[in-house]
Amino acid sequence: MEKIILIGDSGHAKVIEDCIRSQGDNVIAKLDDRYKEKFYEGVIIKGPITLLEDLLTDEVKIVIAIGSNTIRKSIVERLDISKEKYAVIIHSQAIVCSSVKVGHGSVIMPGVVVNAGAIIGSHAIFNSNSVVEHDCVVEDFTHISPGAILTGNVKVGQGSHVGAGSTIIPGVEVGSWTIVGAGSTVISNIESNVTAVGVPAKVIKREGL
Ligand SMILES: CC(=O)SCCNC(=O)CCNC(=O)[C@H](O)C(C)(C)COP(=O)(O)OP(=O)(O)OC[C@H]1O[C@@H](n2cnc3c(N)ncnc32)[C@H](O)[C@@H]1OP(=O)(O)O
Repeated sequence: MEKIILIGDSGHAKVIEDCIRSQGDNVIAKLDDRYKEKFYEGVIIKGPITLLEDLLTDEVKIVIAIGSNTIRKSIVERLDISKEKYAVIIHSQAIVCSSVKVGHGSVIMPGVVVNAGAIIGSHAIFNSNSVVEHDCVVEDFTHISPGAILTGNVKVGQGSHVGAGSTIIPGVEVGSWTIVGAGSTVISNIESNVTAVGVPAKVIKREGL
């Protein structure tokens, strides 16, 4: 049984805690800078992120349980901890093909399917019931929202957010730090640092995440 510290204590952290329990592991602390001092909620330690210095023993691992891709990245940079200290979380009711590589710190939620040959980066979120088909590449700090479908050979670049219920057709590439709006259908490549929405998806903003 692994002991895990979550950085972040929001709704997203609650879902990750449930994924961790489903793996038979335990959350021992939830650290968040909105807390000014250490306290206990049941057996779970809560407090500011600086508590990590005392809590990070050899047998403990961490997950950044924060939905914002940019904030997740900035916390990983701020903590500057070796990548092996980040746990990989896969809900017991997710289906992840045995050939799939999942990067450290990534979280795969209930109902997700990740198919053969997919490559999953670090600190990525695969939200409930999303589908990542064969040979997709999903880079670090991405968020594939609930019900989104990446069909075969899709690439999603670092930091991009694919909105709930959207679909990306085979072979299409989404750049880095781009947002695909909820319910969109992406039928051609989308550049980096933009927001694209609609069916078919069109760029509506150029600053991205
Ligand atoms: C467990 C969880 O909850 S995980 C969270 C998952 N979250 C999501 O899936 C949210 C995805 N976010 C969205 O879809 C958002 O609407 C965004 C990011 C695409 C756009 O948000 P904003 O930048 O605030 O854009 P804004 O709301 O100002 O809309 C700009 C225009 O785009 C349109 N638009 C916004 N989102 C969409 C969309 N998903 N599909 C179609 N059109 C859209 C708006 O109607 C508006 O059009 P108008 O200029 O003609 O009035």
